Amino acid sequence: MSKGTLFDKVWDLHTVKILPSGQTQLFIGLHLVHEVTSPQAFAMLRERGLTVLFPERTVATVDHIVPTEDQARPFVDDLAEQMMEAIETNATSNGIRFYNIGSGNQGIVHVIAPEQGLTQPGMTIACGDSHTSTHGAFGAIAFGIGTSQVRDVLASQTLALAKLKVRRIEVNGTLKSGVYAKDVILHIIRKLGVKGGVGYAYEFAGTTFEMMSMEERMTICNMSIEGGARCGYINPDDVTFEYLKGRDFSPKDEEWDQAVTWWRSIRSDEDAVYDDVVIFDALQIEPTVTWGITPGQGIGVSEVIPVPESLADGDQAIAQEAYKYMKLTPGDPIKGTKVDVCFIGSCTNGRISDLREAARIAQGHQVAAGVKAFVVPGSERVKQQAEAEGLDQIFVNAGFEWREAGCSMCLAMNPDKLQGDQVSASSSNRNFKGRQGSSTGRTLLMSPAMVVAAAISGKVADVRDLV
Ligand SMILES: CC(C)[C@H](C(=O)O)[C@@H](O)C(=O)O
Ligand code: SF4
Repeated sequence: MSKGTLFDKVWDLHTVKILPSGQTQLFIGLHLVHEVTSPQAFAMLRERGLTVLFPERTVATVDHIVPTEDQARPFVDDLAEQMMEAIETNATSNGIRFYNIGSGNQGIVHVIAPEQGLTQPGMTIACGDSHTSTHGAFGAIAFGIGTSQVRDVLASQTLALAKLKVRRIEVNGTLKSGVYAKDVILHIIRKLGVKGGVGYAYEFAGTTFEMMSMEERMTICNMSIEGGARCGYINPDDVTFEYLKGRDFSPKDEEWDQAVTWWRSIRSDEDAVYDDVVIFDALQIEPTVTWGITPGQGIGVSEVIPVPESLADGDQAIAQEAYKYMKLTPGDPIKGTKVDVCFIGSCTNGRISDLREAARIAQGHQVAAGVKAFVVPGSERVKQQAEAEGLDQIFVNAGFEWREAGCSMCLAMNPDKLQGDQVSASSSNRNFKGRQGSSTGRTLLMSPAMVVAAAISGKVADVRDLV
């Protein structure tokens, strides 16, 4: 085993060959497929008379276009219905495992693969979806690919890629109460910028991440791509192995022991050399809220919307664009900003621990008059688990709607959309212009706990004042 970072070790182990271009032909251990980026890829495969090389390494589900209320077929939206039909046909005719609605296993692709134990340390994982970086929480090298690359992986199980540099992002210390993994990653992106990670894989290390659960680690790695890094990862440890033990696709019996030994060996070595190292202190991190139109435009909940003079030259133009689009005034506190819609869900924060924490805070409170608040579990399994624990009742009693699993208003490719210039408090990962289904809709990103605080208050509030 070569010395170095986990990234180097996993990359080297999956290298088929170095191509004349200098790129690496990399073997992909697991290919995840969803309905939005796959139809064209399958069509290109058919045009060339090719078949799927490793159907057993390919897993498909539906998430983006899935309605979270009325799921009767055919869907009201023709385009969504066509995407459903395409993936159903493509999966069946190619012998690909497919988790359809109602299977008990359907959900957001980045939620279902970890929960079933498909995602494992030391793997290479690709999916036609930028938030594939999520799976790096397990010590996998996992990244999003474009549609023509989806075709390449279907046909050859390999990709031609340039190797990335590695930046170690260390955060040390215990997070203050009311501060969550979401705040940590929003803080990192605020400090390093949305393009800061271009050309890098992010290795998240330090005691703060070591103390996190796997679900919190997934929240961190999920948003690596929002910081410009193609992938992010955390070295696998006992927390990882504990999470994976007994899951559907996890190794069993003697194979389990062998796997753990191997997983330990791929951790970055103590003396690994990094292209860059950045260090943060957990105590400096506050509950964070975005005020602008990129995930890097975040501030602590007790701060004011930055005035132009306080910003670096390179951040001025996008800040001006953000003030205008968001209809917010520099110098005003973000706390107190009125919200219309509150959304809890997505591959960033739609897992069971997110819903437990949100329900804990919602219990005994009521959603403010005039606010629409809804909870969308990340998968059918998350939904079932939440219902078994009575979380759905807590939400409903507090005035939240309880929905079926999917991406929902994270991207609003389904019927869940903002209207006009409504403001959402959202536990998702992108606040781009028009992201949530209305070309003038405005998104404030925050942790699920902070979304509950906003729902109850009708405006941006500090969750620490509620609990
Ligand atoms: C639809 C898909 C291609 C897209 C992505 O790649 O991330 C979506 O999941 C998103 O979050 O914007
Ligand atoms: S939940 Fe949002 S970020 Fe995640 S895959 Fe779906 S649309 Fe993309």
